Amino acid sequence: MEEHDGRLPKQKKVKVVFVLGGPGSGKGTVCAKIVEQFGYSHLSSGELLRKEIKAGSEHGTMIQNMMNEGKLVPSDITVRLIQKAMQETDNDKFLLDGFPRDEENVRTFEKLTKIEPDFILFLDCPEEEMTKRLLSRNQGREDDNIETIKKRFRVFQESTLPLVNYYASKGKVRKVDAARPVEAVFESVKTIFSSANEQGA
Ligand SMILES: Nc1ncnc2c1ncn2[C@@H]1O[C@H](COP(=O)(O)OP(=O)(O)OP(=O)(O)O)[C@@H](O)[C@H]1O
Ligand SMILES: Nc1ccn([C@@H]2O[C@H](COP(=O)(O)O)[C@@H](O)[C@H]2O)c(=O)n1
Ligand SMILES: [Mg+2]
Repeated sequence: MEEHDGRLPKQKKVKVVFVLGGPGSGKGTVCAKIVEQFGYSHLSSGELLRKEIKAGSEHGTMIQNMMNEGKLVPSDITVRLIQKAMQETDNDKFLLDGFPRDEENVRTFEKLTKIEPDFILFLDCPEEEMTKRLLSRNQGREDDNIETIKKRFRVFQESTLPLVNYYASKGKVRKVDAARPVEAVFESVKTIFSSANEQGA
């Protein structure tokens, strides 16, 4: 068994925060602000997968089909994209936005990177509010339609929330009420990251 030493293959010691929350809870919005204020690099797994589709890569069509159904892409593909992006980024602090989504994501990430997250930022938001946000997002995402949104909510409830509960039982979850205006959400997030900085996390 390999040692679990929190290093990528290039021997870079890194800090990772998983940013979780339902579809439309504001993960991308809040990550952009954390980047500005705390110097993390933001890697959205959904965004990395969408880039694969646009690039017409080997797995592009399969990824597109899974996304349009609100289903999860095989972990091996997602984790390798994240790992590559981390290795290409000259930073030692990463926000993994929308990752992990299920147990298989976690197992694959641990196996390939040997990294444990410092903590999990969890954006808690009711479905009604998330639906409203997604339907008015206007970013041209094919999965922002009501049928797919309902499927994405189901995957979140069945596969991602149990993970959040698991990490909570280990004292690793920092939960924020994400149903408030962006500025109020970010005030809470700032407190969490400032405290993590002080503790050297
Ligand atoms: N606190 C907030 N109050 C109101 N609107 C918000 C808030 N946070 C984000 N939004 C808006 O809601 C929409 C969804 O936000 P965002 O893209 O950040 O969510 P997400 O969690 O990354 O979604 P997904 O899981 O689909 O990628 C965007 O149009 C964004 O501007
Ligand atoms: N770990 C992940 C993350 C995302 N996906 C797929 O991408 C879709 C969009 O994700 P967003 O975070 O941008 O909302 C998601 O519905 C999945 O189809 C994934 O498979 N695995
Ligand atoms: Mg997003």
